[in-house]
Amino acid sequence: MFLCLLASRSQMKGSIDTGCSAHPSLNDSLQGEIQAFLTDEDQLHTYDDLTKVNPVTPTTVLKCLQARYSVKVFYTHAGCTLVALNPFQPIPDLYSLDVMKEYHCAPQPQEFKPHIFIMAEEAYRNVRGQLEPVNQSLVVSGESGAGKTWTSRCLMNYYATVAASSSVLKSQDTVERIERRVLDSNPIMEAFGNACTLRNNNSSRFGKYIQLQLDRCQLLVGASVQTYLLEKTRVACQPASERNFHIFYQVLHQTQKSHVFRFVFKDSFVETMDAMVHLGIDKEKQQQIFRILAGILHLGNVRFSPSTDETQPCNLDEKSKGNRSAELLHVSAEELLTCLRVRTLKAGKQSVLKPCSQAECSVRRDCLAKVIYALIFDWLVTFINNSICADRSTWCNFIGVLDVYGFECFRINNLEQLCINYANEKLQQHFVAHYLRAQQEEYVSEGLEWSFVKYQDNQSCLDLLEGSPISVFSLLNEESRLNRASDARTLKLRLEKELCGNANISWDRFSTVPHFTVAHYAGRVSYQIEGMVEKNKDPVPPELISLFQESENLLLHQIFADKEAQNPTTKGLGKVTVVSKFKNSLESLMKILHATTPHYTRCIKPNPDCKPMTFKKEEVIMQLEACGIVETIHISAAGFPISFIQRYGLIARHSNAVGSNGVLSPVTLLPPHCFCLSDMYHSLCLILCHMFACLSREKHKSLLHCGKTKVFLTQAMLDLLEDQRKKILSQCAFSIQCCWRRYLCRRRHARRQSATLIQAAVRSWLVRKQVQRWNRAAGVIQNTWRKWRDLMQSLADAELDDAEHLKEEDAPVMSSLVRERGSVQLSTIQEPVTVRGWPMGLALASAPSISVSLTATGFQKMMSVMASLNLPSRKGEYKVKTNQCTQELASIRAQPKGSVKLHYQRSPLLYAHRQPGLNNDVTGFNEILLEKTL
Ligand SMILES: Nc1ncnc2c1ncn2[C@@H]1O[C@H](COP(=O)(O)OP(=O)(O)OP(=O)(O)O)[C@@H](O)[C@H]1O
Repeated sequence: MFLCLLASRSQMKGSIDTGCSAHPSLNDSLQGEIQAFLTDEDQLHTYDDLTKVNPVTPTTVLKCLQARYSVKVFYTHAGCTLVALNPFQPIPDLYSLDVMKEYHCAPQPQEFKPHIFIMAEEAYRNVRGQLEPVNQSLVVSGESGAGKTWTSRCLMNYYATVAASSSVLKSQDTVERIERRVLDSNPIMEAFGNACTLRNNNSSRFGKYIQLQLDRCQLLVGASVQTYLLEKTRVACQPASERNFHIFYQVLHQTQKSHVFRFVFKDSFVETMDAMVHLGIDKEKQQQIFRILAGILHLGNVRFSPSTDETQPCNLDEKSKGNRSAELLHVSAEELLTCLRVRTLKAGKQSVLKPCSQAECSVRRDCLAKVIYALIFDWLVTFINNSICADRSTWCNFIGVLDVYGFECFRINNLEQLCINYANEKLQQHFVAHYLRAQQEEYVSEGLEWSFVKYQDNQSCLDLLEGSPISVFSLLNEESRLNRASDARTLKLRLEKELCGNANISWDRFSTVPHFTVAHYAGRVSYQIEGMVEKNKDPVPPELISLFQESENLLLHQIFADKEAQNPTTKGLGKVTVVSKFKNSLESLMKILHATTPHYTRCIKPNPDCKPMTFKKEEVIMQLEACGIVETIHISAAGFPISFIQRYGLIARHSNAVGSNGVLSPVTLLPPHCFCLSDMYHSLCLILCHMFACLSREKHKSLLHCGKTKVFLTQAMLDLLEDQRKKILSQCAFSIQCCWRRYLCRRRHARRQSATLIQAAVRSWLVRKQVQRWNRAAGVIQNTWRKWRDLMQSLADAELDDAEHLKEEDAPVMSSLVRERGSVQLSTIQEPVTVRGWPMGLALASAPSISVSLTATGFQKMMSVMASLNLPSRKGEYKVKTNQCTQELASIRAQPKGSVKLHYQRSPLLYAHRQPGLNNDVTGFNEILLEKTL
């Protein structure tokens, strides 16, 4: 179920009036309403949206716009479109950074004063806001001088500010920020593609579609530019009081040359140069470009005079001798002049040289100038694209800004105007198809009682221009593809014959000049046929292409080589003409527009003289009518296909939120029989209406209509629903925030508990490991100690049994045996021995019979004594002092004859129960305590 906005009653009435102006009584009442509306003049400027004007007529709309213009308000909504009036003077703070931020940060920018930034922001949010992001297009239209280029620049500035990506800034010195580079493409393209015309001092002589590429975070990461049909004829010839492309004047002003060039009659050269530097066009390339431009200017001064001998080429005009064009273009002067004056005809494998007439020479010269300039322009566009275009993998969406030349109608119009007006027809058709027709057809198919608003459908005009099989373009192309000299009269006859049945084309029977008049949506334009076919062929003499492929100017060499590669010489029906190329490029543009969500801005030129703050009603009304603003307002074309249930179903679901108003829950209101989907929708709509208790039943009916599958709402109803929806959404947001905070709190708590648990587990594991290690170590120590003690015991026993015998018979043998087994090293007086951990008694016993000296020292000695006495090692409780021990031992059981002093610091009685060893005579320390002397 979809939602559409319904035009208010008065607007519908207005539409009926426009459609039935013949009805006198209706007309009278409408006039009355118009008068009533206009009497309140002070209020007219307050209408921010022209859909609120009542009644909607060209007069009321015009008056409102005029009132707003007089109080310096230049933007006004007109349903889905934005009307932008050109102030023709800078307005302070209208486009400042603060204003941009204000619109960008506003929760509802639509509630702010109408501005081009609302359009920009809406498109920007649309990309973000969709479930499936949709590319956007901002179509800026209007006639020449209406402010399209200005508006496009504002849009680009806006995106370069709000979507600026600081991450792209890799190094400020080497890599210029992408936003800066995107903006710098403007001065270059304006210098090479804009010119001063009678209608606009800075008129774009080409169309452009700029694609601003956004990454996943909606940041500007690149851009690409597509250009359409540069008006290259301007290089060689400009209409009276108009100028050549700006760049020629910029270069001339800079070089301060006093030459007078025929092609041109002071400008921001520094800005262009800076932009070139920022985009990476180095000094060498710049020099090459400027030399070529100078070469084109000098080429324009080459003039020819007819030769007296027809078989000889034309002569050069006196003033043209010494012309520097060949030198500047880096080609041979002789060859250049030959190519300009002599045509090479191919007859099989033979080449025939044919001198050209004076007129043909001039055409060839102009043709060369045009082709060189057009190729330089194309090269620049490609260079800019290479410099600003992001890698395809880095961007996912784009916002396109379309700025095409406005509708043109001059005294003499030719192929350029035909193409430009054709492009405007195409854009108008896109608008008509997208809003005016689609919207109303939808109302009818939904079964609404809708009085169809008449709008100007330009399909028949487009059929005339581009239709198949017979149309202006098809006949023009046929004529251009025939291998014969073009004849304006022949083409005129063919057009008359083939298209006489079409109401959009006509001929002035009294005119002597071959022409045809087309009734465009914006007005009738008469086109001169003379020269049209030749322009459509756009021939470039192959001799000139070959010559410039040999140019020593590297840039010229490159662009002519590329041209050959792009344009293989196709003949006959396949031949590419200007019209066929333009038609193809427009078709691809239309495909892009159809695949994107469009946003229309209609620029209006308030006066033809570009005077500041001057509002000419006739001028404005023509433009309003031409672009169908009044019809757009009538249809109130803000038809946005959103799901009604999806958008407003939540109001019904969150009945509690509304229940506080004392209104019944929707569930109870829902009739039991509504099983059918459409019935259910119907009921739901009524429920929603009931929720707004302030509305009476009758009022519901006027505010809301239910179609077969769609709901149509008036603005008032929509506002109510939107308000309610906003309230509920903010309540939901609050609940979500609470839940989220609660969740965060719980998660933090759970994490802390888990961390404590893990810490405890790790600590206990570490302690267990440590204890196990200690246990193992204790076991090893115990085992070793036990083994050592047993060994000592067994040694002592063995020594006791054998000591006597050994002493008498083989003491030295025993001594060495003991030494071996017990690691005791004894020595005679002459050879002191060291005792390690050996019972002193045993040590003494194993000493030689003559005096023995224990030479163990310090700690070891003390330990030996303690071990032999079986004393426990208690630090600080006693001190063992072994002073001398020179005696003859008969047995270890014998009382030591030397002296062993134990100085107890605590009571020796503590150790009274201690036995120095088993089966020995020493019964306690008390005995040892007695200092014995020999
Ligand atoms: N919003 C604006 N504020 C101030 N001046 C403006 C504004 N819009 C346009 N202008 C002025 O109007 C002039 C013409 O505008 P602009 O060049 O944008 O017209 P255009 O529609 O692009 O014309 P063309 O189709 O010939 O290129 C600008 O040079 C500028 O001086």
